[in-house]
Amino acid sequence: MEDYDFLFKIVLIGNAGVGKTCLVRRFTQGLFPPGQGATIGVDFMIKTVEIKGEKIKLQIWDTAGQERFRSITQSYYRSANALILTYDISCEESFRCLPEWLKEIEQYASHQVVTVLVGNKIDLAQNREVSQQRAQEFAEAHNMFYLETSAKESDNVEKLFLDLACRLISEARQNALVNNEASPLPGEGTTISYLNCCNLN
Ligand SMILES: Nc1nc2c(ncn2[C@@H]2O[C@H](COP(=O)(O)OP(=O)(O)OP(=O)(O)O)[C@@H](O)[C@H]2O)c(=O)[nH]1
Repeated sequence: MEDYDFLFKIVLIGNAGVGKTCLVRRFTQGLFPPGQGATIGVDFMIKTVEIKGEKIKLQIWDTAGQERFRSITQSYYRSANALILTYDISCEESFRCLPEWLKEIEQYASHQVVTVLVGNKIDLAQNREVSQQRAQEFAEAHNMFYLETSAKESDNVEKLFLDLACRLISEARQNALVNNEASPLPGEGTTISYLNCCNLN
């Protein structure tokens, strides 16, 4: 018997230094690591969360942003349920590279993947180079959810992962319905209001 109701694989991608590892460590360990070095290849963490009485196991894959690891990291896209495409709001260059990342997603990820665009480091508001409006428009144009975070100050980090988990539960239920209308679903019979827990726009 499994010890969870849902298992989802979430992969973080984006330029080197935008804060992917810090977001993962803030969420999984509740800390902001001092002097965080660059990720080599891919790192992996697990966190189980409980949402409305159901256990959701999140497998979180933190990929290296450096170009030289691209062929390794690409192989992790295919089985991802969700991608967190991260840029740094204080670094225009990390935002300008987003179209390249979208090409990678199109090429290597499943068509059903849920993608969230995350602008990290909002604690550096005085150095902001990418406006919220510009990022929001970019996200909408490419069918992504959008959120700004600070791994350092812990702003919106829980929300990012928990809203994503809610969204994935909702998608999983819908897919199960489409694939087999007659089969029982996990939690069937209980009414779950996703609107209450899913606030990603
Ligand atoms: N001010 C601020 N700094 C941050 C934040 N998140 C990460 N950093 C810093 O940004 C730098 C890079 O963070 P990482 O988490 O290693 O970035 P990464 O995207 O995982 O980088 P790669 O592993 O090279 O792809 C580190 O010096 C962090 O301390 C944040 O929310 N605010």
